[in-house]
Amino acid sequence: MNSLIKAENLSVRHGDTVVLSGVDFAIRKGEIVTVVGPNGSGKSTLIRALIGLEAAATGRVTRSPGLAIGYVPQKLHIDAGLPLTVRRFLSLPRRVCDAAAEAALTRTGVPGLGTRPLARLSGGQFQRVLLARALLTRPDILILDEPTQGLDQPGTAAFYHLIEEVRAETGAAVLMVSHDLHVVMAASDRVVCLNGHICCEGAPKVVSAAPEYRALFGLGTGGAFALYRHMHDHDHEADEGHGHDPSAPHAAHPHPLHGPNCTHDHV
Ligand SMILES: Nc1ncnc2c1ncn2[C@@H]1O[C@H](COP(=O)(O)OP(=O)(O)OP(=O)(O)O)[C@@H](O)[C@H]1O
Repeated sequence: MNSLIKAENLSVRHGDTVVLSGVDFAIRKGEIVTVVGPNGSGKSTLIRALIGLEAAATGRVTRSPGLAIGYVPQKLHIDAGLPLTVRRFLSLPRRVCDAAAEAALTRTGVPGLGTRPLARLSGGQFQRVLLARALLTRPDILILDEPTQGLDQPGTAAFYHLIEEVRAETGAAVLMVSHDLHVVMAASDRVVCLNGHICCEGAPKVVSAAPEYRALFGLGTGGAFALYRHMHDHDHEADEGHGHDPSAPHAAHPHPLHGPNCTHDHV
């Protein structure tokens, strides 16, 4: 199977309500795919169904055998009284060594946060810690449901750059849900526009021009999109390992989190 995850004619119900119907979707190694759509259009439901957290009412979802998924959910409520440090959280559910934990925090822009209580982080710090934890699973695919919530604008842009770097370095696929339309268009290989079913899908340029997309989102982000698209149109061959060809070999790039020597393990 070439796809890491594939949905065929997928429908999902919540009670009597059909939330998703007739969805055909596939993601392959190294692709960055973003799902966009209005509130309540079924984006999180699709993500959860692809992971296996929601049952299909009809159709089916297939995941490649042994697939490692790094999942950052849309919501994760942490009890304010929970005595859990960032460092311990990074070792859930699978224990990681101190060096790998710190490397992951550094990679996601929050070095040195290990001793902080998880419940006391800012929204942006928390999102970065969630990403660090997802990266520590050495995922074949990162699945991020609105990962930039709580991040300011520079933080959001930096986050998407980081995602692209991770993809280039590890070859992991990335499936995201996002409302940051203009940045999404720059950062994705493919965009899926959802509204209970797939309205349109394809390369960002194609989707942004599609009447179905424009009917949902209008042209309000057109100017910003044009700017980001321009910035993204340059040749990445010159960019030291940030090429966008998902089929390109990644072996020359060590996994960013495999480097540290795990000799001091305190958890
Ligand atoms: N556990 C649930 N039980 C019943 N209905 C649900 C449940 N989860 C979601 N829904 C409903 O399913 C629909 C799709 O929800 P979903 O969270 O997938 O939308 P979304 O596109 O991710 O929205 P948002 O952009 O607001 O996060 C909504 O109408 C929502 O109210």
